[in-house]
Amino acid sequence: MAQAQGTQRPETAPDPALALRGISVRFGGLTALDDVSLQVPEGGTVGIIGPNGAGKTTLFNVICGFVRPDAGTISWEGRELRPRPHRLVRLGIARTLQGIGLFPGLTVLENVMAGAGDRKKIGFGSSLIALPRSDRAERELRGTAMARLDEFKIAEYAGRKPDDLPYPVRKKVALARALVAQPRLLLLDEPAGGLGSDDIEELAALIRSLPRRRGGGATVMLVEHHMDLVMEVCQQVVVLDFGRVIATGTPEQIKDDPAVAEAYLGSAATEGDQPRDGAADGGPA
Ligand SMILES: Nc1ncnc2c1ncn2[C@@H]1O[C@H](COP(=O)(O)OP(=O)(O)OP(=O)(O)O)[C@@H](O)[C@H]1O
Repeated sequence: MAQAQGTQRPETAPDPALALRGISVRFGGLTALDDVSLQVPEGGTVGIIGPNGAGKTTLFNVICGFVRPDAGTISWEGRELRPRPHRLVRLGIARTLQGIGLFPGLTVLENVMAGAGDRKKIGFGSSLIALPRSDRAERELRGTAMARLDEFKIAEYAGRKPDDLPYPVRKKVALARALVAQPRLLLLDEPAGGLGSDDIEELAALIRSLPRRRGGGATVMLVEHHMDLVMEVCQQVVVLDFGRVIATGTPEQIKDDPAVAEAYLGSAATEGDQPRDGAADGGPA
């Protein structure tokens, strides 16, 4: 195979941005992930679906370093990834949480600024010593955070505390926070949970735009029970059941896979959101 010089890539399939190989996680006697391997191409949007308890959130926790796998390796942008939660921003990785997870004591703007982690000092501590450089960094970050709020049409809430706000607005704040540091990998954990159809449409448009964002696109992993959203925005879908990958394919392939139908989708799945055990979708925590 001819390999181009310099920074050019070969013309064969590009290396995946993220690759998980043989990931297993056990919590005591329970196997939450069992030899899970998957790949996420750069600029792609990959859905992770499966019934309640299938291991989806655990998978995100492994990628973010909140859970150490008992076996397996992760590579990110061609290097082995040994994730630590406090280093995620520097690694270009961000995540939204199922239960929103905003800081109740901070304003909306401060919550979004906090998404920059330690990449830029956000001033709560640094302002005490009032170094000009930290002032500048904070002003810059404040501007970036306001731009995200503007983009999501929630700038009017910048000075409010999140607990006072409608649920869809809080969801947008959480997304703005995840995007403030311009991540190259964005993990979305049930972003549509608790949203109505108009908000989900808006969310779908946003997710579709993520790989092409100005200033740097993001590769996306989406955990979601709303099948319509997954089928609309993902190029690849990975199906977990009892911690194992039972299918991987395009949305069309997944829809027609009998193993998936048996494990999770069932006849009701195309209508939206019916996990195997009948539990309601993950709405507001
Ligand atoms: N910290 C933990 N300690 C013990 N068991 C855990 C822990 N975290 C998850 N589990 C268990 O691991 C399994 C996978 O859970 P996980 O939350 O990853 O599933 P999920 O697919 O995200 O489910 P849901 O769709 O309900 O969010 C479940 O049986 C869960 O009870």
